[in-house]
Amino acid sequence: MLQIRGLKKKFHVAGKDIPILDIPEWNVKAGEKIAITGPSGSGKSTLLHLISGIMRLDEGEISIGDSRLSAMNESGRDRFRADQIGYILQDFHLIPSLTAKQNVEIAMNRKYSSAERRDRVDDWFERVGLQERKDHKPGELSRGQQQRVAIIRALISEPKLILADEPTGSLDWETADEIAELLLELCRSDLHTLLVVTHDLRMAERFPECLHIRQINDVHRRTREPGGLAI
Ligand SMILES: Nc1ncnc2c1ncn2[C@@H]1O[C@H](COP(=O)(O)OP(=O)(O)OP(=O)(O)O)[C@@H](O)[C@H]1O
Repeated sequence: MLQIRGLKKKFHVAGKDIPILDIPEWNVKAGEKIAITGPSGSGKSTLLHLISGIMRLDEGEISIGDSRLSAMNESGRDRFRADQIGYILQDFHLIPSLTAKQNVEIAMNRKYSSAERRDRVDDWFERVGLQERKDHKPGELSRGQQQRVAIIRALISEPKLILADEPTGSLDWETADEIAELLLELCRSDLHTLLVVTHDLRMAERFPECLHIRQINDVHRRTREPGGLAI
């Protein structure tokens, strides 16, 4: 589902090139759930930005399904992301003037008829336990509820690839546990491939696989063994 070959990314800061990522090869099969961990500044968010096409790589190739993201221009990558990728961020990025339902509706794929849209929205708010909160604005919701809305927004059009950047980073640990469980439950089908950047080792431990970025040329995939991921 996701193939990365010879990926290199550097940033140009104060007249100097600073290499951030160097990943010779990384393959993710359809349906895999992988936590991406590593120290602050190791390039975890940059990797998600590259996979989502928000950022362009310097060298190498990224393919998602049959599409070569690295060969697309910016507007092609934007369209691809809107159609094929669900993106969940730490700070929800909900529009404050819209209700929870409207925040979801504006992000929905246009392939759905208006009746399908209504049914899907109702169904998803019920699945995440927010049926009574659909008409509330983000400011009237708790942070955990706002993240549930952001999760619906990312998943409602059924993207095959779901990326989440610190989805529990701004939540208390109890709410973080609930959100981690919800996300894995909603994505449990083999149709969903889920990559989650997290500092939260409790969250990482829930995943069968982990990509640990220790530093630019020290990137390893780990499989969970009895006793944890041994990060
Ligand atoms: N647009 C940019 N311009 C210059 N440097 C950048 C830019 N974006 C990120 N960086 C630098 O690239 C490095 C990797 O950043 P990134 O946000 O990917 O790390 P991270 O592993 O996600 O960190 P954290 O866990 O703290 O969120 C950092 O040193 C950061 O300062």
